[in-house]
Amino acid sequence: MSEISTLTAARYGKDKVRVLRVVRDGSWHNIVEYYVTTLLEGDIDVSYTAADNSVIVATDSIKNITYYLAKVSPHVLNPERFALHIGTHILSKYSHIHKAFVTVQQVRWTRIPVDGTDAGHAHSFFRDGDDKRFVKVEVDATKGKDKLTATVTSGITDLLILKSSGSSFTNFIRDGYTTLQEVDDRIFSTSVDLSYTFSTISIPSPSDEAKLEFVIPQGSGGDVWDEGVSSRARKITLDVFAADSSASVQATLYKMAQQIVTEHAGIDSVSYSLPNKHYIAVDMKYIGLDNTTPSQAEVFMPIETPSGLISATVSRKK
Ligand SMILES: O=c1[nH]c(=O)c2[nH]c(=O)[nH]c2[nH]1
Repeated sequence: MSEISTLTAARYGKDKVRVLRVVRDGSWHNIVEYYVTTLLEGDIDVSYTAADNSVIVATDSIKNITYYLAKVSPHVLNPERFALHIGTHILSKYSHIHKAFVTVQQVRWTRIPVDGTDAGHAHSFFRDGDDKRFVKVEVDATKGKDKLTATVTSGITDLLILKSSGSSFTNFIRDGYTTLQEVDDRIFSTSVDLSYTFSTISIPSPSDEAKLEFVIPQGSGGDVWDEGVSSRARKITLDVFAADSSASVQATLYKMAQQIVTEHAGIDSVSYSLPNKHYIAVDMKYIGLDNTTPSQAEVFMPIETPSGLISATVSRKK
């Protein structure tokens, strides 16, 4: 059998390690809750082809490394830096592992507002949205353990939005397949998937035993991985969506992406994937009511499937 087939790709690791970390500053607490996925590539072929487990860092150990770094990493509150720390830690510890792919998905915990203060409660939080922040890093040691490079893609998923006016859709191709009416006012709803990619960075290998000394060079793009970028990208998405007189999902998407690239010098490209979640005005002629003339349409049927699916990437010109 080995003459006709060969192993051409192999990657393994632990998926969806859930962790909540509390960082205490006296009575003032910060929390993060993550789902962490860590997948590895390297000289691991024999584990598949020769049943040789001696090259396997057990996925259970990968889970334990995740919890260890959640406890000791100074980077734990920032998902980009935490993901990079996991990747660099594993690559510097295991000489036969050459690439680490780490995904950190962060669910929302926001401080409960307290009357009379701006900062909110010291240790009480609420879930103020189902959208998640995510980070995907690929740490690459194929050029040597002292020459690590990393690509970082961050973004938002599952941000559900709807506007009940300020959206039209006209002037599209009309032919024998067309049943859709042109409309100058309609509901526009979508669940935003947004990702943005930073310029590739190089990372000096950590030198201390616990691998905590982990420096991202200034000006490498790392300086833009603060809360600011993520919350600004979310705010731009919401603001453009609300304010735009939308000619189509495509046209609104483009404006959102352009604004993120324009505002953030460290971001190379921005991608959106936007399902067009359709709401159909219920025909109420059966009871003598007009609910289909656009200005009279008030009762709508949400349609789960099918939906349009509009995606695009907007990149900085080189
Ligand atoms: O904004 C839209 N873009 C489309 O491509 C499309 N197609 C469609 O049927 N409705 C819409 N709406």
